[in-house]
Amino acid sequence: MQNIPEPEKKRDQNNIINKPHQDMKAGVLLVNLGTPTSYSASDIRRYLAEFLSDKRVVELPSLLWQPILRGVILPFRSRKLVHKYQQVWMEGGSPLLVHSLAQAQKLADGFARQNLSIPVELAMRYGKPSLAAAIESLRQQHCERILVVPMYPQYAASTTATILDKIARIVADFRDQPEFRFIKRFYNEPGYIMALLNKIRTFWQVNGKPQRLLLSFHGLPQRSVDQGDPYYKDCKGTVHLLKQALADEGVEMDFSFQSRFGAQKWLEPATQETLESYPAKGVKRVDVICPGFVADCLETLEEIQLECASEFKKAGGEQFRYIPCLNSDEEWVNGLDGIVKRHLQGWCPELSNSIR
Ligand SMILES: C=CC1=C(C)c2cc3[nH]c(cc4nc(cc5[nH]c(cc1n2)c(C)c5CCC(=O)O)C(CCC(=O)O)=C4C)c(C)c3C=C
Ligand SMILES: [Fe+2]
Ligand SMILES: [Fe+2]
Repeated sequence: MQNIPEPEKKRDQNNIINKPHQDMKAGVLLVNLGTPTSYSASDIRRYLAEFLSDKRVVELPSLLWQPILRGVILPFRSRKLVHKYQQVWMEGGSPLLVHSLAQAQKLADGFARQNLSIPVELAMRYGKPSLAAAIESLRQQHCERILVVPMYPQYAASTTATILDKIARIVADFRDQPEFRFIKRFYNEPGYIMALLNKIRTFWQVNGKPQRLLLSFHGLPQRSVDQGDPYYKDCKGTVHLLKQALADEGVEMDFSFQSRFGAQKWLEPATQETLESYPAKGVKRVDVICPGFVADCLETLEEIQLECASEFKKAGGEQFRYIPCLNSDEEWVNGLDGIVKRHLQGWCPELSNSIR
């Protein structure tokens, strides 16, 4: 056997240990809910059929739910949603898709500026761009490691967990599977909270303060929480941090849950009822922000900015202002960059010097 000097032997051993680690390239997969490809009734129907057939979303036995879904919900709701989507549709498509694509692009641009060779892909849990296509694209870019980032700050089984379920089904067919990491939640991450604070404070600096700030989150059936879903606790965590940080602004804050769906009891208080109760209590100027959505979508632009604004005014409200989602704001993309890079630790050797 050749006589190798001790320091060189050590270096060789390190190389052997580090090599597989360095060879395995990492990629980032941002995932949001999904949205119709156009506001035609047939595209909305296709999207809703996939979304509302997910057993994580509607937890009823298929034999009971599918006839109701196919016979009643899809025909009526698809038609009802045409005008709603049409009102908020953007040049590049559905707002959820447009803003999510911009987030992915800006995150990737930031990595490129930092000389980090980390591909970023966007996928939707339902519809397009599909999870299967995005994972395939990362594999084509030689990523053997994939960090999955559900774009939901607060964990819920019906949003976050269903992404993991679907990915597991996709890679069940692969012989050579990538290595995965998943971000469970980021409801209390400084990068997220600071971006929200910046958004609210800047809005008030430009437009003045309201009498009340309402934080409206997407709702969930009460039963899901009773059965152990941590969503409500996560939402309260975000509320607590925002209230604490904004305490010296002198604006009272409430939180509520929007988008009730179906007959069962959902989390309370409901956003619409909360808003309608304000004028009688003397609260006539209100700002609403939706911290559970990082990208504007039908639920924020139509349900809150249009519908709730109109209901509030009908109930005697005078001024209703909607503060937009974080979308691709620079501060948020920087926050996301920090969250993502922290979760990539140990996967990309070039990252050790660039954590924000
Ligand atoms: C049982 C039904 C639903 C549950 C549970 C649910 C949870 C949930 N959803 C989001 C985020 C979004 N939901 C969006 C639209 C939407 N959600 C439901 C139903 C449930 N959501 C429906 C039927 C729809 C379609 C619109 C409607 O009919 O009102 C969207 C917007 C999509 C878009 O195209 O813009 C988002 C985003 C979260 C975060 C969540 C649980 C925490
Ligand atoms: Fe929803
Ligand atoms: Fe809704």
